[in-house]
Amino acid sequence: MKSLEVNFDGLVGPTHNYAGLSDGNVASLSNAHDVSSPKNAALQGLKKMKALHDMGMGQGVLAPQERPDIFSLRRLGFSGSDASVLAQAAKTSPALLSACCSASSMWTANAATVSPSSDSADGKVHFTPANLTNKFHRSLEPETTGNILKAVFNDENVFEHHLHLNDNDHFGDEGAANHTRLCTDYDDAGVQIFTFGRYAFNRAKPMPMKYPARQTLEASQAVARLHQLDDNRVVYVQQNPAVIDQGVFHNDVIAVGNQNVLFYHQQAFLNTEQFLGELRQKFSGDDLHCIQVNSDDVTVQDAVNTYLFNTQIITLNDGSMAIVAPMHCYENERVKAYLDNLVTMGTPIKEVKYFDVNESMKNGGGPACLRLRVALKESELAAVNPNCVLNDELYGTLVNWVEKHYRDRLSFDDLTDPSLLVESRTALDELTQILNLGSVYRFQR
Ligand SMILES: NCCC[C@H](NC(=O)CCC(=O)O)C(=O)O
Repeated sequence: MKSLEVNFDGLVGPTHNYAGLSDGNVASLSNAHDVSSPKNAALQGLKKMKALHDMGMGQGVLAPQERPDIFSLRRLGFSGSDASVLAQAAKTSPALLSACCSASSMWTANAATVSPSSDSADGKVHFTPANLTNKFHRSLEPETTGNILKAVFNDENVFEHHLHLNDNDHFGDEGAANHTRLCTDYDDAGVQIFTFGRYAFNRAKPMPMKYPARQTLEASQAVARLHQLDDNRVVYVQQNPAVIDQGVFHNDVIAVGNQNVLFYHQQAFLNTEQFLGELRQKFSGDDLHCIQVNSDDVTVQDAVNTYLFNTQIITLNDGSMAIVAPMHCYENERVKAYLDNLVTMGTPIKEVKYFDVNESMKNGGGPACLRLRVALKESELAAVNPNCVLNDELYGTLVNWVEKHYRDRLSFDDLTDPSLLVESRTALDELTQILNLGSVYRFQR
């Protein structure tokens, strides 16, 4: 095999909880303050990684972040011992404490935008961490994300790491969740599709009315420039503002692509025909499958509730494709019927595999949110930190690590418990040794 796509899944962190932090994300708001299970969440994620590895897919692991984020709480004026910082924050602003405890870095589709070497003028694999400015709890992620990416892709001859874009809503960037790459083989030059929710400097253009558009066109253009992409192989398309207002906070809630397949909902984009025309013109192969799901078959609401499009489309070793879907798709009669039919339609997608990632789904993260795709040539894969590439042994080690350090249940009151901070740091310190990351966390520096 010359090249492959490796999914780097985020390990769910020890403070995984439901805090209702994401306005515009229906699941996050409706499950606010439920009791979570960090242990089950992490094990569900690991099971998905192991299953994909067992199917012969390249599978990597990205470490979670340091939470509670004591550094941010101190930056915002809380002082004294760590225990006192937590207690003051809980008393003054429970919402702020929750935000500083979110395990949201688990959704590594939002960690960064990645461009493979075959698309970039300098022949390197480019990474730009997403600044995630639109949500305070997520804006705490980019610096550590950058540290972790540099520790995983740690060869400067092969990998180019950029600083995240300026921390301002004008350059709001949500990473790979609004970015899809289509290609023939993974190491052929591809077409990169950047999806955005609004224009930063022109408020006369269409934008959602009810919920925020997290990504701007200008942010997407900046990433394309940094990654040295060829304009002839880049397509920018605006998300339909009406679906953002129905809970499609990232484009990967309503569209997903892999190789020569784009799978999307009829209402996903603004000016769909113009977009598809440009895509067909820029995609050089003649075998492009644009699979449109019509509203008559699956409504936007069903798509948002089941995450039909937040699925992973993967290419199996025999060249056929499979869809990795959450159980919610299986349990919804209309969506299940659609998927049953899809695999008979003569497209490259021949199979659906269902996974229980419910702990993540309850915060609005399906199978696709949990992974960052990195298309690599064999020589580039050889330059990746080998301790972060999943094999049977690493899977066993990580399962034991979770069993040893994670709590079965977590509620808001537990976030103020200073021993949760100690447990979390102990776990992460051990993890950096398992994954050979060095000192990526502030508490280690
Ligand atoms: N790609 C999926 C991202 C989901 C994520 N949810 C959250 O952060 C919810 C956290 C909470 O409400 O506790 C988000 O909206 O960015």
